Amino acid sequence: MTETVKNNRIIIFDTTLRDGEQSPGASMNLEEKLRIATMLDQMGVDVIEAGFPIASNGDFEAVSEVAKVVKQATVCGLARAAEKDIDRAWEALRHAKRGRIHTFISTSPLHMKFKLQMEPETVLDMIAKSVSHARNLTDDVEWSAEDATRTEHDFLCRAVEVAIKAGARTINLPDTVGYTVPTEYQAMFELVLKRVPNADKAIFSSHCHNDLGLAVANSIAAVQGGARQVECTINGIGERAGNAALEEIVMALRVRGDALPYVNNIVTEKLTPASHMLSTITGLAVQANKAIVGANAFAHESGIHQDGMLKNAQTYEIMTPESVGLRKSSLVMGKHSGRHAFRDKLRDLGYGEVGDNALEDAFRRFKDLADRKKTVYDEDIIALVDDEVRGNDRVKLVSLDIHCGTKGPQTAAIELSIDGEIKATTATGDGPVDAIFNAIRNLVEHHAHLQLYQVHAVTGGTDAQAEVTVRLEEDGKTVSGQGADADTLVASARAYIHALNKLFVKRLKTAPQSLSA
Ligand SMILES: CC(=O)SCCNC(=O)CCNC(=O)[C@H](O)C(C)(C)COP(=O)(O)OP(=O)(O)OC[C@H]1O[C@@H](n2cnc3c(N)ncnc32)[C@H](O)[C@@H]1OP(=O)(O)O
Ligand SMILES: CC(C)C(=O)C(=O)O
Repeated sequence: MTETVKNNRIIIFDTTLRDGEQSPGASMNLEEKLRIATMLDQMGVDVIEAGFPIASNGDFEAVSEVAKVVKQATVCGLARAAEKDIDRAWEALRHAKRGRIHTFISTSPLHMKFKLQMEPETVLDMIAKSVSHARNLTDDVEWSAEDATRTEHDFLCRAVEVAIKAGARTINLPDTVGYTVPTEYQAMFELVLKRVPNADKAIFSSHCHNDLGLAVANSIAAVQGGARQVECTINGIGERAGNAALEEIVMALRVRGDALPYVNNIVTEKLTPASHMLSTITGLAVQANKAIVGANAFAHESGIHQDGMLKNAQTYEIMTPESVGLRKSSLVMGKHSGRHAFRDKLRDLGYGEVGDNALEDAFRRFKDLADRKKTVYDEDIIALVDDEVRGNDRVKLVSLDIHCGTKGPQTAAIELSIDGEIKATTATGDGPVDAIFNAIRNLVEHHAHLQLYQVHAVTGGTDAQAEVTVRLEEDGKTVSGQGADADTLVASARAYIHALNKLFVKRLKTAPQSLSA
């Protein structure tokens, strides 16, 4: 570490409202920007880059209004190396408690030649003029060498020297196109900090894009190379593949404080609410497996992991969900789950201690369901367990095979266990449900009338479980049964059988009898 780095405090510079807003589709209106700015301020961000005031009247107004509402953070406005940009930025920042002008110009040969169409000496001259002009307005001036990572080192050092001499207090060396790699970026900071006279008069800053998925790793490497400001955005939104994600940098520094001994001011418990607020406002969804704030970041599906989590959460979590503002981890019930998690889920759902046999049967059916259904919701498990733990049913469904469709006849081949004996039959009907009920009637003697047949989807989606209700009436006795399954026809059979079992309980109270037809 060079001598120019005096402490280990990292300034968190958030550019969600400026570079983040440059994401296609991320435009925010004034009221939305104010909500984000207030949230960033409360979260402990040190600098909020609120916009590019010369870009439009709307951007100017947004920076100006953000400057009025922000209480703690420095509010920053971006400007090209042009007096009119800088004046406009400063005008927008007039009401800020602390305002910063951020001016930039490209320093790479490619950008200077083709984009700016300027000689390097002209660029150096523009750096001196723009930074001096900004310094005449405020002490807090940041200068950025756009495309620093593709800039020749000698020229970069000369440009940084000119910017510091002109009064820049913060020197930002962006990886504008997400091109660098961690070791190279770290070395670049070390070199510039070592070679540039008066480098210790400025705070060095990183600004990384994610074109190669390295933005966070590069930002951390910059810190290791001596940067003490990190520019980033919530959810990593930003131009093209985005910027370095604030929540990832902050949590890496917090969780790995042993390897990365740096501190910052962020209230990490606000990270998840901030992420949700931003994605709701912009409509840019956060990918489920995104670190820290993705829907799956604290979700565990596989049985071995769930078992470990139930025994000690540290087995599979390196930070607590509470530390990032999430209420708790979730054990997602799916085809990879095991019995420990299933039993725990049943307790959570209020079933208390389910007997081993009932648990085993319900678990087997849950696994079958999970094989067929993308997501198994709590409601699915409730429907399934209610179906299973009903007690000592005399009639049980063993198998069901249906033939249906346009060609007919609709036929049901069914196998039932009746008082422990397996019986099978085939029946036709007006539609598959009628065929099933006729088949059941063939095997189980009863003369109940069907009063109600009702189906509803337990959850959304075409793979949702169906919950069927059947009401039967026999000799003035009315019973209703429920059945649940991802297959509506199986659910229908279960519901009918459930109602019959209830009917037999009622019948038995008057005259015990055999059930088989
Ligand atoms: C890496 C970054 O993220 S930089 C920030 C990028 N963000 C944005 O561009 C969003 C806001 N931008 C805008 O609204 C517009 O581009 C404006 C208002 C800034 C400029 O609009 P226009 O005047 O129509 O120019 P346009 O955008 O077409 O071209 C940019 C001009 O600025 C010049 N320029 C680019 N960067 C700089 C700079 N840092 N300093 C000085 N001039 C610059 C270009 O060379 C070009 O000049 P030219 O017109 O002489 O060829
Ligand atoms: C203006 C600078 C900081 C920038 O956004 C970049 O280089 O990506």
